Amino acid sequence: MDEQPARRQTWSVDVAGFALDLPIVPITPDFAISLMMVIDLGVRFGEHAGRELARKIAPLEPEIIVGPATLGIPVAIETTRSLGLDQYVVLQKSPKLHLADALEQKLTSITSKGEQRLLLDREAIPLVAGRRVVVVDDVVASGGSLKAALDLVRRAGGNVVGAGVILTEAQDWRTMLGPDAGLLVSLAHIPQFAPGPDGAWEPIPGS
Ligand SMILES: Nc1ncnc2[nH]cnc12
Repeated sequence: MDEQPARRQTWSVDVAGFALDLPIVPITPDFAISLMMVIDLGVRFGEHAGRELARKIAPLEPEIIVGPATLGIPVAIETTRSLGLDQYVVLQKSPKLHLADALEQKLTSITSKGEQRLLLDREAIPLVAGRRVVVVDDVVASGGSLKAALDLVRRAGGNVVGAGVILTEAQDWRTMLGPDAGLLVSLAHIPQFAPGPDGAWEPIPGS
């Protein structure tokens, strides 16, 4: 019984004035991320993040906010509320009964296994078609989810004027988004992690 349990490591990040200590969670033995579960951080954080994102995107004069399920939903709600808008559009991941005929976009994600897709309810198309759209999400890492969301909104005739996330994570999203990376605003950045010489997680340089 002389083995110590591995000490739980955290990463501190200042999200536009709101301090978070995120748990560092291994994905493989050599790779970890600091996990931000926005739905576990309380309504004050959600409200803060929505207000700060709204402040950054307001100059783009968005007419509608779009958020991919699952964790983009609270971000879309709070950003919409803070902008003084009412309606927002959710891009679903699983085919709800009423979405049998939805517009569909395939994607791959690092935090969820297998091939996924985003779905836009055809009933929601008039909310984005010909309108100034900002897509929001909790975190952009690979960029797969955000890219699929941007593509889907454009296929529905939306004019994507911006994208906003609470956190950018590492740099892979830059390649995935290409020129659309220039549309992105964020409140803070987190690196990714690899084991250091003593076995503790250390930020991967340049990430
Ligand atoms: N660090 C992170 N926290 C929450 N969701 C994520 N998706 C990708 N990276 C993430």
